[in-house]
Amino acid sequence: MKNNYILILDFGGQYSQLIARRVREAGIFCEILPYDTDVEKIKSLNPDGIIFSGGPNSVYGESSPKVSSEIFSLNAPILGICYGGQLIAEQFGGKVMRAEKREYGKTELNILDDEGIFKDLGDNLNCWMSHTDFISELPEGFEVTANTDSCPVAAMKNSEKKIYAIQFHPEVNHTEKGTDMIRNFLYNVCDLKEDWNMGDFAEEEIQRIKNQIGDKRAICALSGGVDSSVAAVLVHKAIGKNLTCIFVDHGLLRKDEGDQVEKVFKERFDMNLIRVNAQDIFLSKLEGVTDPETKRKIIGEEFIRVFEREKEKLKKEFKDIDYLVQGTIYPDVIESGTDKAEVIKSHHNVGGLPEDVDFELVEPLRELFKDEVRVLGKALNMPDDIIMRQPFPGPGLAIRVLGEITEEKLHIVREADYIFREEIKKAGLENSIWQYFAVLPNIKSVGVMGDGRTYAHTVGLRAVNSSDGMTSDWARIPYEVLERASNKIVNNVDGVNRIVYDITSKPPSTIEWE
Ligand SMILES: Nc1ncnc2c1ncn2[C@@H]1O[C@H](COP(=O)(O)OP(=O)(O)OP(=O)(O)O)[C@@H](O)[C@H]1O
Ligand SMILES: O=c1[nH]c(=O)c2[nH+]cn([C@@H]3O[C@H](COP(=O)(O)O)[C@@H](O)[C@H]3O)c2[nH]1
Ligand SMILES: NC(=O)CC[C@H](N)C(=O)O
Ligand SMILES: [Mg+2]
Repeated sequence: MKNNYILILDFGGQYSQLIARRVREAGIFCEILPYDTDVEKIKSLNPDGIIFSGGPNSVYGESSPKVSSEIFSLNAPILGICYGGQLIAEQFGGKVMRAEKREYGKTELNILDDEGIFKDLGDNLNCWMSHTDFISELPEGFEVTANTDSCPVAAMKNSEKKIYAIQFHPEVNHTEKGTDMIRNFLYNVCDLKEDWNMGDFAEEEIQRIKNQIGDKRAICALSGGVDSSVAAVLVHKAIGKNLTCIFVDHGLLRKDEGDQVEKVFKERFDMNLIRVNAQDIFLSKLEGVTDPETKRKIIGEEFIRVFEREKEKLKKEFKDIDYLVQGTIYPDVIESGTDKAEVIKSHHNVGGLPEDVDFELVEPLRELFKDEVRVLGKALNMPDDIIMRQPFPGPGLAIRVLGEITEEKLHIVREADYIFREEIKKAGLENSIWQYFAVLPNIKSVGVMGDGRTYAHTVGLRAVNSSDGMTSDWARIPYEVLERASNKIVNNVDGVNRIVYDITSKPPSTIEWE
C-alpha cells in the first residue's frame, strides 16, 4: 500500500521547510517541489493533499509565479498559505490588492468557522502575519472563515472543492494552534492517518544511500557533533566497511575535544576512523585574517583539501573514493543563502565550500532541523550523550575569537569556555540550556588587580535556548552561576579582567558572534 503523501509547492517562502517539518511531525510523509513542477509529474505523484507555500511575490505582479489550473481538479485537497492563498483567490477570479498597511507579526484572529482546518479551535487566537497584499474580493464559491481587524479575508474555503486558503502562517511557532490547523488539514480535510515516522525516514534514507553509493567507497566528515554522528551511523548502516570517517583537529576545537572525540568513536562505534592533525595548516592559513566570511571560506576550503589529501592516501589501499558525507542540516543551507534567501553567514560546509570539490556530496540530513536529527538519532538507537551534545560550529573557535586569531587568544577563549561549561554542569543546567560558550570579542579594557592597573581582554559568555537554531532566546541563568563563572575565569585565565553576558535573542543577533 502506498504511504500517505503530501506535496508542498514552494513559491520561495522563508518557511517552506517549516511547513514540511510540521507535516512530518504529524506523521505524514511529504516532499517540497518548486511551484513550476510539471503538472504531469504532479499527477504521477498522486498526492493526497497539496500545500502552496508563501513567497515574496505579489500575484498581480508581472511574471509572478502561477500554477496550472489543472492542479485544482486533481481531487487532492489544497491548502494555500499567504502567497499560496492569494494565488488561489486570484486563480478563482477573486481580487488581491496591496494593503495600505503592512501586517507583520502577532495579530489577533477571529475564527468564523468550526469545520475544516479550524475544527475545534475556538473563536479567537493569536496568529502570525507577514504580508502586504490581501484578498480584497472573495472568489465565487468561497466563503470567509476568519478575519482580523485589518484583513477581511484572513482565511477562506470552498468546502465542496476542498480548497482552503489562509493569509497568516500556521507553520511558525508563534501562531497559536497553528500545528492543529495543519493537522486538521491532514487528518480532517485530506482524511489521512499517521503512517510515517523518523524510523521510516531512516530506512528510506539508508536505501537511498545504498542506491547512490552502491559498492563504492565514501569518507565522512565527522566532528563528533550530533549531525555528523547521525549522518555517519546512517551511512554506515548503508555501506558498512566501505565508509571511513575522518575527524579533523584544526586547532580550533574546545579544550581536550580532539582526544575525547577520538576516544568515544573508537570505543563506541565499530567504524573506521582517521584523526587528522591539521592544526598548523589551518592556523597558518588564518593568520592575519579578520573578516568573518573570509575566515569561514578559508576553513571551508581547508576542510576539503584535508579530505582530498586523505583520499589520495587511502587510494593506495583501496580504489577510488568518490563520495563525501557531511552532516549538513537545513539551517546551514538556508543561512548560507539560496537563490531566493539572503546570505546570513556562510556555513563552512555549504556556502564556505570551494568551487572545485573533488567529491560527490552525500548529505542525508540536508532537509532536517537539529531537533529532528536528534529524534532520528534516537530512532537509530544512538546513545543520549552524543545525541544531546550541544552544537559546536565547524569553524570552531575561529569564529569565537573576533578579529585576528592568535594562539594566545585561542588559549584564553578555550580556558574561559571550559570554566563556563564546567560551572553550567555543576549547577545541573547542562541539559536544560541548548547551547552555551565563551567568546573573545577582541576588546581590551582597564581593570585593577592586586592594586595594580590591568589592561586586558573581555570575555563574553553566551547561553541560548532554541529548538532548531533558527531562532533563539538568551538563557536566564541564575546570577550565582554567572558570578561563579565570572570569578573563576578572571582568577584563572591570564589576560582577562572583565566578563560580560550576552542578552540578545536571535533575531536580531545570531547565536555565534561571527
Ligand atoms: N572537526 C571536523 N572534522 C571533520 N568534519 C567536520 C568537523 N567539523 C565539522 N565537520 C563537518 O561539517 C559539518 C557541519 O558541522 P556542524 O558543527 O554544523 O555539525 P556537527 O558538528 O555534525 O553537529 P553539531 O551542530 O551538533 O556540532 C559536520 O556535520 C561535519 O560533516
Ligand atoms: O557547522 C557549522 N558551521 C558553521 O559555519 C556554523 N555557524 C554557526 N553554526 C551553528 O549553527 C547554529 C546557528 O548559528 P547562528 O545563529 O550563529 O547562525 C548555532 O548552533 C551555531 O553554533 C555553525 N555550524
Ligand atoms: N509571506 C508571503 O507569502 C507574502 C505574500 C505577498 N508577497 C504579500 O506581501 O502579501
Ligand atoms: Mg559541530
